[in-house]
Amino acid sequence: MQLIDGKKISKEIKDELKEEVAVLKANGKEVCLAVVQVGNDPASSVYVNNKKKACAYIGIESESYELAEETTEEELLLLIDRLNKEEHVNGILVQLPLPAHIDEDKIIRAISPDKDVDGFHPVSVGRLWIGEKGFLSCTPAGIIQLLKRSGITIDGKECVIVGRSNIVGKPMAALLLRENGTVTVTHSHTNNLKDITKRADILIVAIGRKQFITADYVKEGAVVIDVGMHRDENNKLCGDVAFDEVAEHTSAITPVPGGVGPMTIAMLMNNCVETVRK
Ligand SMILES: NC(=O)C1=CN([C@@H]2O[C@H](COP(=O)(O)OP(=O)(O)OC[C@H]3O[C@@H](n4cnc5c(N)ncnc54)[C@H](OP(=O)(O)O)[C@@H]3O)[C@@H](O)[C@H]2O)C=CC1
Ligand SMILES: Nc1nc(=O)c2c([nH]1)NC[C@@H]1CN(c3ccc(C(=O)N[C@@H](CCC(=O)O)C(=O)O)cc3)C=[N+]21
Repeated sequence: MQLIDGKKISKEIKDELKEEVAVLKANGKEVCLAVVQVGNDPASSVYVNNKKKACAYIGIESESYELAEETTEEELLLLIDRLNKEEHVNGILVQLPLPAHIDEDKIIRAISPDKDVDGFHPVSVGRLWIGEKGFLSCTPAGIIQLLKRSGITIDGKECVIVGRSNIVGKPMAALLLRENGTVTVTHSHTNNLKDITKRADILIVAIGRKQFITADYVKEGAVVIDVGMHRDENNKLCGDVAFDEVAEHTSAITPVPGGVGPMTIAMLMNNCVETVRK
C-alpha cells in the first residue's frame, strides 16, 4: 500500500510556484490575492490563515478583509465590486460558508471570472465542462495532481465519486473525464452504493460524513482519495474514510490530515499565479 503524501506533494508544487513568482517579480509582475472572511468561525480562520501563510511562502501578496458576522449582502457585494476594479488585486477568495443571511450564489457570481481563483463562478464551471482554459476548482485539481505525481494512471480507469457538491463532486467528475477516466457520480439517492463503489479502480470520497466508507465499500487494490474533514471523539482530524480498516485493502490511499487538504491550498496558489502567467 502506497500512502499518498499530500503534504510533500503540495510542498513540491509550492516550491515550483515560488521559483516562478521570483521570475515574475524580476520582470516587474506582482501577484496579489484578496482573502475575504465574514464572521469568525474558528475552522474558517484556520483555513484562511493557512492560505495567507502559503501566499507569504511563495511570494504572493495577500490582503485580508475580515468582516463582521452582521455584514449585509449589499456591503459584501460593494467590497467585491471594489476588488474587481482594483488593478493590483489578481485573485479574490471569499471564504465559505457565509452567514445564512447572505446568498452564497449571488456572491460567487459577483466575483469577476478573471479573478475567480476558487473556480466557483458559473463561467469557470462552464469552461471546465467544455474543456476551455479557465480556473479549476482547487480541491479536484489538487486530487488530479496527487494522482499524477504519485504515478497513478487515470486513463481508462473506472472512477467512482461519492458526493455531488458544486465544489468537489461535480468538478471532480469533469476533471476525471478530461483525463479519460470512466466516471460514475453517486449521492444520497444512489441505490446499492456499495455495489458501485466496489467497482472503482479509483474511489473519490466527498460525503461529509465521518468515517462512512468502511472496507466493505472498497475493491481490493483500489486507489482511495479521502476529501472529508472532521474531528473525531478525541478532537483528532479524520476523514470520510475509515482509514485504519480500509488502508490495507488499497494499492494507494490519502491520509487525513496530510492528504487532499494541503493540495487544495497549493492549487489555489497555482490559480493566483495563473492570473499573471500569460
Ligand atoms: N480537504 C479539502 O480541501 C476540502 C474538504 N472538504 C470536506 O469534504 C467533505 C464533503 O464536502 P462537500 O462536497 O462540500 O459536502 P456537501 O455536504 O456539499 O456534499 C455532500 C455530498 O455527499 C452526498 N451524500 C451525503 N450522504 C450520503 C450517503 N449516505 N450516501 C451517498 N452520498 C451521500 C450528498 O448527496 P446529495 O447531493 O444527494 O445531498 C452530497 O452530494 C466535507 O467533509 C468537507 O469538510 C470540502 C472541501 C474541501
Ligand atoms: N471559498 C472557499 N474556498 C475553499 O477552498 C474552501 C472554502 N471556501 N471553505 C472551506 C473549504 C475547506 N478547505 C480546506 C482547505 C485546506 C485544508 C487543509 O489544509 N487541511 C489540512 C489540515 C488543516 C488543519 O490543521 O485543520 C490537512 O488536511 O492536512 C482543509 C480544507 C477549503 N475550502
